Amino acid sequence: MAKSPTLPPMLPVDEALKRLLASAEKPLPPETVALAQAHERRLAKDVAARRTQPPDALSAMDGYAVRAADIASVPAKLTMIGTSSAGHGFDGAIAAGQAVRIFTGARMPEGADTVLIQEDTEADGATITALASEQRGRNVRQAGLDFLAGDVLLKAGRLIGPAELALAAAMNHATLDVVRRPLVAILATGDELVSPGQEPGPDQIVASNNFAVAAYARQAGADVLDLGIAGDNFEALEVAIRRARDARADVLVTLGGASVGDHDLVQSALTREGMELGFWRIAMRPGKPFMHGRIGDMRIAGLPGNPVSAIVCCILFVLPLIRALSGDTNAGRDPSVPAVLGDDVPANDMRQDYVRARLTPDEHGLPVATAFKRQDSSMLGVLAEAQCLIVRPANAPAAKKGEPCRIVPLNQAIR
Ligand SMILES: Nc1nc2c(c(=O)[nH]1)N[C@H]1C(S)=C(S)[C@@H](COP(=O)(O)OP(=O)(O)OC[C@H]3O[C@@H](n4cnc5c(N)ncnc54)[C@H](O)[C@@H]3O)O[C@H]1N2
Ligand code: MOO
Repeated sequence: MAKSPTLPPMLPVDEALKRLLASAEKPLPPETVALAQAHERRLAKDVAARRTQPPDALSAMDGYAVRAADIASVPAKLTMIGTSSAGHGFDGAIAAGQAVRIFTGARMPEGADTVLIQEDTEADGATITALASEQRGRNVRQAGLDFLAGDVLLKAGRLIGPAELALAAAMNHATLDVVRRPLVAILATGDELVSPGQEPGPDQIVASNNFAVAAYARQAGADVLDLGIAGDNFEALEVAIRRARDARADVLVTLGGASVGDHDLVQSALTREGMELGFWRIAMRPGKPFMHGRIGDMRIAGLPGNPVSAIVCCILFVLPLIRALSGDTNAGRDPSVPAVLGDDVPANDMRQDYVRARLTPDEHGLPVATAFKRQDSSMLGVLAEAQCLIVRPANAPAAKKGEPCRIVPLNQAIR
């Protein structure tokens, strides 16, 4: 006879996310890496400039360093007394009626306050004729224009992209303290599963959603430990759970066996291995059987087996968890953005729906989300076609084509 366990009430999605992120209240510890290796990592500490940039007033153009007062009425003849180029400044000072040949990035000589671009001059040996007046300070980058020594330009938690790398280099940092990457162990479960490329026997299918979860986790900045496939028996599950624990995984993601069937042993196996259950069952569709707990420092995300359910739960729960552990101070942000409905939608029940949909621009370029007719949570073909999930809040009333809605974009930058 089927078991009939007392089921816990379904948690609202927001509440579940809040409780999940409470298990990652502090980012993982820092590590020091060479600057180039910090790409796509998050800063563990604020980064202050070790120098002022530019260190001196520099020319922004090729031309002549002059005193603006000397070229107030033109044409004006000036005597060139030297040259200043980037890396080789002119160490003298200019007096009234004098100029210094100067190039972009070169230090301004003492006494000069303005750069006249060479297009506005005529040169004849050591004499130059200024053909245009210039506002005082024109074409000069003052010392500290970009930043001053001690300025904190990159804060803890900041994701290091190309611009941040360049800025850290300019601030003269050869290494950065970044948050350690979370190690995410991924375990597919089910007697019916074989790996891609194998010949499925009778009653078997090919394991798929573990590949999506691994790819998402890597995109979010985690290292992945692939634990393969465990059959629906305690021994296989416990061996895999211990492997994750021995590898000091920060997160163990299990796939399948999360529901109420006789072969859904994942939660029991985790409990036997010491898991403290956080919560189980969410008021969402797909993804109802999502479960969270922890074994010591290892957070557990138990995803449903249905491929679309697993991927939706990965996007909504596993990625924020990875971001929080990686030091993202905004890990729990709402991933949804506004759009309009491309079709009428019916009233919703108590489960928040994530409806696979196509996106097309309306006549103003705004996104219109049109749900696919087939929404079964086993259908990866539809998911791969979908560009977004329409979020239908619990108990939402029916809505008409053209009404506003919220969507979670798919296949976009996720960090
Ligand atoms: N009586 C009830 N039955 C079910 C309920 C319920 O509340 N009462 N919930 C349903 C919901 S909702 C979901 S979602 C599924 C998920 O259940 P499980 O997490 O236990 O998933 P499995 O039964 O292990 O697998 C479901 C489905 O997905 C396939 N699968 C599993 N792992 C993979 C994988 N790695 N790659 C590809 N496909 C996978 C598996 O073969 C099954 O077809 O339960 C409902 N049932
Ligand atoms: O929640 Mo299940 O994830 O509806 O298919």
